[in-house]
Amino acid sequence: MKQLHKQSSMNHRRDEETPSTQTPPYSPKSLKHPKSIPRSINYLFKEQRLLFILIGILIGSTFFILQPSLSRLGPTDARSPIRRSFSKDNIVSSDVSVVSDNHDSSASFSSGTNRAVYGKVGRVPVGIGRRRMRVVVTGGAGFVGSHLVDKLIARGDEVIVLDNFFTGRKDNLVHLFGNPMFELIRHDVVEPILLEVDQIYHLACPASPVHYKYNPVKTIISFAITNVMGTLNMLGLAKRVGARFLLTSTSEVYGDPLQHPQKETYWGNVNPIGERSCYDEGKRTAETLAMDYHRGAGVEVSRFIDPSSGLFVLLLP
Ligand SMILES: O=C(O)[C@H]1O[C@H](OP(=O)(O)OP(=O)(O)OC[C@H]2O[C@@H](n3ccc(=O)[nH]c3=O)[C@H](O)[C@@H]2O)[C@H](O)[C@@H](O)[C@@H]1O
Repeated sequence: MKQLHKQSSMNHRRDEETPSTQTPPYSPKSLKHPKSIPRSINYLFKEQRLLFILIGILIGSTFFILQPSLSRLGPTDARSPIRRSFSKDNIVSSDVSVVSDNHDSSASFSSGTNRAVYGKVGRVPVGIGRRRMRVVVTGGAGFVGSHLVDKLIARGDEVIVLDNFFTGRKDNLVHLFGNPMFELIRHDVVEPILLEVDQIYHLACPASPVHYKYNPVKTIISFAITNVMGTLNMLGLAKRVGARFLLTSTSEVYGDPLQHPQKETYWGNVNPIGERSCYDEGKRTAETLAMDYHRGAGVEVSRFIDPSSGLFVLLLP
């Protein structure tokens, strides 16, 4: 027993004294040692590893070159005019065609000079296709809204329409009933709603105030409530879920403009007490709210106009 103990203590000391000639066990720290660089190069050259890596790169790039059709970005329908989802950089090149205020000419979210060429799509590497968006369109049963919904569905997005059918009609959307990418909710935007979405197109508005002459007070109240509460609710939702927000405004926010076309810096020539003021003021309030959310919540705003139709305010979170 004593003998054993002696031997083990001797061994212990020998371990301490004689420097080990064996390679130390693997430790991540050893990588930092300068000797590890030639060692890793050795590793690379051993067993033709480098050759295999190069062959792998060659196969990969050949696949990318030979499969351009797979790397196309865009909707399945090549005729679709929408090239991309709206983003800060490509908002002018995206071409969401909508029909204008006066319902007879086609307008788009793009500027005239940057209209997208139908069928032209961008290219991205294979496997990095455009992510399907979940989109809310308020007032989607209306004239402009229903056309927008069609385009979004054609783009491959999942669309939820919120509409209280104040002026909108189910007939405008009936062709989409049964489409799994489409959902219609009877909802008044003056009431809050929580939905997990990527984009919000806020179109709900009593757009044609035909009754304002007969009951102006009721009309302005309805305009004020929808434009204030409705826009506030939708902006709040955009902020909460980090969605991009688009507000359809109108060139009428300039009143009876003295400048044509109106520049971004122009503030308009507004009559706040005119017969149709309820409409203009409602939209002006909605724009004010959008800008307040921009200043207060740090969302980016793009403001662009197609003179033949409405004025669109885009908010990017
Ligand atoms: O160019 C414009 O100035 C207008 O264009 C479109 O309006 P539009 O499609 O022409 O009008 P409607 O066909 O009446 O569509 C409005 C939709 O909003 C809905 N709505 C209206 C009011 C309301 O409180 N809630 C609501 O969901 C209506 O039911 C309807 O479906 C936009 O929807 C308006 O926001 C925009 O102000």
